Amino acid sequence: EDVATSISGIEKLLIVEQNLINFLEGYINENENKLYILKRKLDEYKEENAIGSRDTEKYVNNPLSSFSLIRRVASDWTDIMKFINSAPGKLYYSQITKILKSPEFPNSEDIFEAVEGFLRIQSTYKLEPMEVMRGVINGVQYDHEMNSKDLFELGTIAFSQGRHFYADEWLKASSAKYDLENNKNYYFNFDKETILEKAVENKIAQEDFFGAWRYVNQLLEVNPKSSKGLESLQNIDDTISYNYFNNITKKIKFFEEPTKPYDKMIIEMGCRDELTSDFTSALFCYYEKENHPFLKLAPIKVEIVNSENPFMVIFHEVISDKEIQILKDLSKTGLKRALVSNSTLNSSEKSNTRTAKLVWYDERDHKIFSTLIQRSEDMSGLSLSTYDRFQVMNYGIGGHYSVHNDFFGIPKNVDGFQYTKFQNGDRIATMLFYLSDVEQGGFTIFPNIFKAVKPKKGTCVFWYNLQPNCDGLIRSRHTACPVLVGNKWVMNIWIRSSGQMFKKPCPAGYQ
Ligand SMILES: O=C(O)CCC(=O)C(=O)O
Ligand SMILES: [Fe+2]
Repeated sequence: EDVATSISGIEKLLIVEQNLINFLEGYINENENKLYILKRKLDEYKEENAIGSRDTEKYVNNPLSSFSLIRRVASDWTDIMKFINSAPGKLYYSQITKILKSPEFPNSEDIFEAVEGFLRIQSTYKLEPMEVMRGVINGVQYDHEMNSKDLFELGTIAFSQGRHFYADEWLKASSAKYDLENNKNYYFNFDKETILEKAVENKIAQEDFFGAWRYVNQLLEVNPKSSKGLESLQNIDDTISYNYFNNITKKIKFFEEPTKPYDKMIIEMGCRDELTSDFTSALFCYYEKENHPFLKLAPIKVEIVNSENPFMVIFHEVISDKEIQILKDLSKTGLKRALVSNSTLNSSEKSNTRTAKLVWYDERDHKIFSTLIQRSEDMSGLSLSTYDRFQVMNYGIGGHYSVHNDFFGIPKNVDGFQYTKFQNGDRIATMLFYLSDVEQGGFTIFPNIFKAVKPKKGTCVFWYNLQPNCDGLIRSRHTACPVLVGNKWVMNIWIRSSGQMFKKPCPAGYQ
């Protein structure tokens, strides 16, 4: 069930693992008991046999001991064999099997998604695998380190995706970590040779034969008979000399991180907090008291982020910790993998451009939502008579949402009126509530206006998605940066244009 795409899902895995541990322990206890009984029988037989062997004549002449000998050999051993063949811990075995087959058990797709998330944070935040290996994330030391198998898995999946540059970094880190572990961990079918073989394969795929050569030498140092090593050595020798003789050695590529398009660079700079000092120093704040009489008593702290095109503000302390807790508790059971609409197929589908889990609510689900509607109207000055339902969302490892616009871009018919299927109009404005702080990462970036917003529990970002004539405002495009460390929760309210008839009517140009 897509465990990796939300922290809430990953939390549940700890419980799953606890059950597995308990069952394995039960299995081991029963099997230990079997060996314990066999050991006792063994000692008993050894002792009796030793007595008999010491004075054979005396032993066999005595009817008591000779009878015992006959009985022991004739009947006990059938029982012993039966006992050896028994399979203790069967119940535990079947319980473990049941968990492995249950839907909440992660599968290879989940590992894949977790790796994807990891590679995303590596690329966005320029993580150094050699540092991550020691538990350092973006310069901050954490008390958990990755083991060589974790690092190997990252390298292997990056390799299978053709992302050789990243694969090499993880495999290098895996190899270094393996040496540091000094056989502390027990791995099934995994050792230094496994890592180096993959590293060779990756370098060859990258056509970096000199790099491959270096790994092959390490591989042959670990195991001089490695068939993979010897075979690759031959291939590399042939290729390098072929290239040499054909004078194309200089064409061998230099292996750098792939370059990124400008838009992506801006976004990633924003994610790393490299935009804020340059672009948001001009912001200023005021107290909103105009929109509703209530606000005259409890003014809202407003920070202007962008004065127009799109108009964008941050409302501070507009949802309390208590309210946030209600929303999170409500959501724990309902979270489902977020989908992205595919306009060509006219459907929604799972996509790695949006890795999170979400759930929708309206006023009927809990009384808190009526309160929030009233408050949102007071804050925005817009009517929530038309809005999409409340969308509560939780991100997972590397969870992100690629750059997008929130509006639909409703096509107009010949009269200039909107299609009836968009009765409520388009998404004129977004209210994005942060329901958590995020320890590292998870900013919301607006690349066209060079703005980066850092999540802060209790605040709400408000912006327009439409131009005054209700056409989409492309400049409002934005992205949710991958979460680096932490548990990011947000809530979206999309206000629709139809309800603004008396508040903010679309001007004449629209009709
Ligand atoms: O989580 C964020 O920072 C932005 C989310 C977003 O843009 C969306 O859900 O449409
Ligand atoms: Fe959005």
